[in-house]
Amino acid sequence: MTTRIDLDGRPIKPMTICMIGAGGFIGSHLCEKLMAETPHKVLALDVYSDKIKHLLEPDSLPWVGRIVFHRLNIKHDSRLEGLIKMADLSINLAAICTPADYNTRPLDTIYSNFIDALPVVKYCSDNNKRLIHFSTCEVYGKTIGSFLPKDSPLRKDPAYYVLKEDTSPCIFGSIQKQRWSYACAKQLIERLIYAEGAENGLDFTIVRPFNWIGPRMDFIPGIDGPIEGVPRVLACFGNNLLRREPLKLVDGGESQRTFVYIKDAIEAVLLMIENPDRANGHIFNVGNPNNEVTVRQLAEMMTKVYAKVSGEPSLESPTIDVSSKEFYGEGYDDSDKRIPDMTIINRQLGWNPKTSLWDLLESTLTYQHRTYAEAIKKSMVKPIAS
Ligand SMILES: NC(=O)c1ccc[n+]([C@@H]2O[C@H](COP(=O)([O-])OP(=O)(O)OC[C@H]3O[C@@H](n4cnc5c(N)ncnc54)[C@H](O)[C@@H]3O)[C@@H](O)[C@H]2O)c1
Ligand SMILES: O=c1ccn([C@@H]2O[C@H](COP(=O)(O)OP(=O)(O)O[C@H]3OC[C@@H](O)[C@H](O)[C@H]3O)[C@@H](O)[C@H]2O)c(=O)[nH]1
Repeated sequence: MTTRIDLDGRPIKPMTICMIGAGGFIGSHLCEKLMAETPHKVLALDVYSDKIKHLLEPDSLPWVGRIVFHRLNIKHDSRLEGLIKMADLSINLAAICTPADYNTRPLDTIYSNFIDALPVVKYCSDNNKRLIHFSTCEVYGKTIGSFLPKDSPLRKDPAYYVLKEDTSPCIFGSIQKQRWSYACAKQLIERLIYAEGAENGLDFTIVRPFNWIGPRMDFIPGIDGPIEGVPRVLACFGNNLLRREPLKLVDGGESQRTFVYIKDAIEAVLLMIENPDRANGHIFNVGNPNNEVTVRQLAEMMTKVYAKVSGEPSLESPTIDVSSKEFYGEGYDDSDKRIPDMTIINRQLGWNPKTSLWDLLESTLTYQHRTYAEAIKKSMVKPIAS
C-alpha cells in the first residue's frame, strides 16, 4: 500500500482505532473502508458482529490481524477503558437510534445515548485520546420556519430552514412528546463533549449524520430482525416492497428529508480520521442537500426503482396512509425538514456528496432484493395443513 497523504500533504501514520458500535450499519461500512483502503488497525467493539462477519472471516483475508472483534456491551464491561487506552482514536457509534424506540422505550433511549456514552468521553479525556462522537441531525429538531403561518412567504427563505452547526437553535417538542428523548440525550452528550474540550482540552469531533442510507441498514422484520420490529424508513419501505404490501405513509408522508449515500458519507468520516488538525474541535453536518424529498416522494421513487431492479410490476395502490399514533404510538412527533448547511465541512475537509437519490436507491434496493427476496418468499409460503 502506498503511503497515504493528508489534505495538507503530510504522510499519514498508521493508527489504531477503537470503534464502538462497529457492528452496526455505519460501523460496518467504516470498517470495510478502513480495511480495504488504509493501513489502520481497528478494535471493533459491539454486542453483534453479523454485519462485519465478512471482514473477520476467513483467516485468509488480506487484512487479517488488522481488525479484531471484541464482543462487549459498553454498559457494563471493565475492558472498555483498556481498549480506549490501546487506541490512538476512539469512534463512538453505539446508540439506540430507531425512532420507533424513542417514544416507546424512552428510558433505554436516554440511557443509551447519554449515560452509556459518558464513560467513553471520560476515558478519552482522562487518557488524552482523541474522540469522534456520532451525534445526529435530530439535535436541530424542528425548523424555525415550521412555526410560521402555513402561507408565510418566509417559509421559502433558507434562513428559516437551513440547519447550521454554529448558529441554528435546537427546537424540540414538549416533554410529553417523547420522540425528543433521543435528540435531547444526544444534545446533552454533545454539550458535555464540547465542555470537556473547552475545560480539559479533549480533542473531539462531533458528527451529525443527515439520514445516511444504503445496504445493511437496520433489518427486515421477520427475516433478520423481529417480525414486530419497526426499523428506519429505508428498511420499512424495503420490507413492504419485498412483501408486495403498500408502503405506509405516516401522517400523509409530508415530512421532508435529505438522504445521503452511506459510501459518500464514509468518505467524510475517513477525512476526519486522517486530518485531525482540520477536524478537531468541530461539529460537522454530513448530508446531501441536493437529495431532498418528502417521504411520499421517497415512497414513489422506491416503488419505481424496485420495479426496475426486481422486474416485478408495482401494486395498483402502492401507498397507504396511517396516523403516527397508529404507527409509532403515543408521544411521536417529527422533524419537518432537514437541509444541512455544508459550509463548515466544505471549508475544513473539502468534502462533497456525489450520489443522486435515484442512483443510491438503485444500488440499495438491488442489494435488498438479492439479499432478502428468496428468504421472504420462503417465509410467506404457508405450511399445508395435514
Ligand atoms: N444512520 C443514520 O442515518 C444516522 C443518522 C443520525 C445519527 N446516527 C448515529 O450514528 C450512530 C450509528 O448509527 P447506525 O445507523 O450505524 O446504527 P446501528 O443501530 O446500525 O448501529 C449501532 C451499533 O451500536 C451497537 N450498540 C448499541 N448499544 C451498544 C452497547 N451498549 N454496547 C455495545 N454496542 C452497542 C449496536 O449493536 C449496533 O451495532 C448512532 O450513534 C446514531 O445515533 C445515524
Ligand atoms: O414506514 C414508515 C417509516 C417511516 N416513515 C416516516 O419517514 C420519515 C423518516 O423516518 P426514519 O425512520 O428514517 O427516521 P427519521 O428520519 O425521522 O429519524 C432518523 O434521523 C436521524 C437519526 O438520528 C436516526 O437514524 C433517526 O432518528 C419520518 O417522517 C417517518 O414518520 C413513514 O412514513 N413510513
